[in-house]
Amino acid sequence: MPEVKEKENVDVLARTQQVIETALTKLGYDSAYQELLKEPLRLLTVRIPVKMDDGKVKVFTGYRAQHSDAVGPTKGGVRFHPDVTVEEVKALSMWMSIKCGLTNLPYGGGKGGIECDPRTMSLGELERLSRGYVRAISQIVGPSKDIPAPDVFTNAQIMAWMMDEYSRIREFDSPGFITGKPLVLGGSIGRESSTAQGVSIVLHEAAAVLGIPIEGARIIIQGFGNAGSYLAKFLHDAGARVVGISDAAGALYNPNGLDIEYLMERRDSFGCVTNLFPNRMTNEELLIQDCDILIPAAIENQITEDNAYLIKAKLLVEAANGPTTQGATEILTKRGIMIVPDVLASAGGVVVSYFEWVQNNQGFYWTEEEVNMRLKKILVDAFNNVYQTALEKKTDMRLSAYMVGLKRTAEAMKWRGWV
Ligand SMILES: NC(=O)C1=CN([C@@H]2O[C@H](COP(=O)(O)OP(=O)(O)OC[C@H]3O[C@@H](n4cnc5c(N)ncnc54)[C@H](O)[C@@H]3O)[C@@H](O)[C@H]2O)C=CC1
Ligand SMILES: O=C(O)CCC(=O)C(=O)O
Repeated sequence: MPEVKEKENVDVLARTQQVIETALTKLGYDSAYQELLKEPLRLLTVRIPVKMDDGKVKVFTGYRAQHSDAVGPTKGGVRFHPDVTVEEVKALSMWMSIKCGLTNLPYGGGKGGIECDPRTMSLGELERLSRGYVRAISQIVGPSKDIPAPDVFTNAQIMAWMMDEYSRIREFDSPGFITGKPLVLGGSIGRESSTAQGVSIVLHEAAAVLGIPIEGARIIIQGFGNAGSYLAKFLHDAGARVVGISDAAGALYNPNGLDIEYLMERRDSFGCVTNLFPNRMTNEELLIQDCDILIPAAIENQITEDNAYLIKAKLLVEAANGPTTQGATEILTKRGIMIVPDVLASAGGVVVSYFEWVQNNQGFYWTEEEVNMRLKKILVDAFNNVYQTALEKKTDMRLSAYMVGLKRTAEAMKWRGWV
């Protein structure tokens, strides 16, 4: 009988629960910790009626998950995407707990999402949806409860509408309710490019460990939105050769390097630019092209058991949340390809969001140098911690990142007497 290969489980929630369980077991925490951390403490599903421009009412479904508030208020972005699911939002909230633990922020993890396609909505419809979402979740969020931020297809304008709606409900100005705001409304210098800045910092650390010089390194980046486009610019400016980029419409690849400045100028507000080029390839094709460093910066489940053997890069840096499945992680690790996991690589966003919240609470604002210096210190320390733990415990970098990141939450639960 020919061996039938079982299809890999690409369910992001199930695989996150599995790694959490392994990490807690390796750390010596008993099953009560696992029981409490395998699901969010709180999950709200909301239905948001929005009057559309044609006069009809459309009802959208949204979620807010709060994984754990043992350490402090929960924190995490809000995603507007047609494929948002409740399982995805739960997993994203768990990853936020781990990111905050790795970087020693006084937060637990939260995340939100609305099933919608903002690319097909007018600005007025988007504003009404954003305000409706805040009204629907207002009971469980707030500057010392749960602090939202941007994620896929949400931006500073949407944060501004959400902050304004929350301030109206509470009847006082509440800049600390949300981060990723425009600078004039209490945003932090550096938040807009902070996710990419953070990816670049840990990428430099990982490349140094592997002996890959950044000057001339061939880089492929999947996704050309907030995270991907700024990252392309930073790496291009550092002397690397960005040979491939992509977006939801397709991918561009040129072994001699792409004109990043031109692409950044021409991309639209949803991070789409490849539609301007007739000779593009698919995202699947791009991921397996020749390069030294591969950076998924778009959506989940892009590197799976189906393409992990075909990846040519020596280093995989996950700017996106959840781009690599567990099966692919095992294959790549066996092949000697270093993975800098999402919970570490993409933590720059929440770190500068924390800086924004601190500045809002103080009413005193920092310079770009202060933001960058503090961000670099936090992420270099986190990288070294995760890398050393992986060496000591003989684990892959994902498992070691979960171990380092979850310890803080587990200890906080113990001190509070929950377990
Ligand atoms: N914005 C932030 O502060 C943070 C973002 N992230 C993660 O980074 C990733 C990208 O987020 P952003 O850049 O903020 O989003 P964005 O909305 O600015 O850009 C998303 C990019 O992904 C592309 N894309 C969407 N669907 C795609 C598909 N099916 N195939 C290929 N490309 C597709 C879009 O065309 C766009 O280029 C996400 O996984 C997000 O969770 C992580 C930490 C913080
Ligand atoms: O900036 C934040 O608070 C959260 C960013 C986020 O959603 C993420 O890191 O996935």
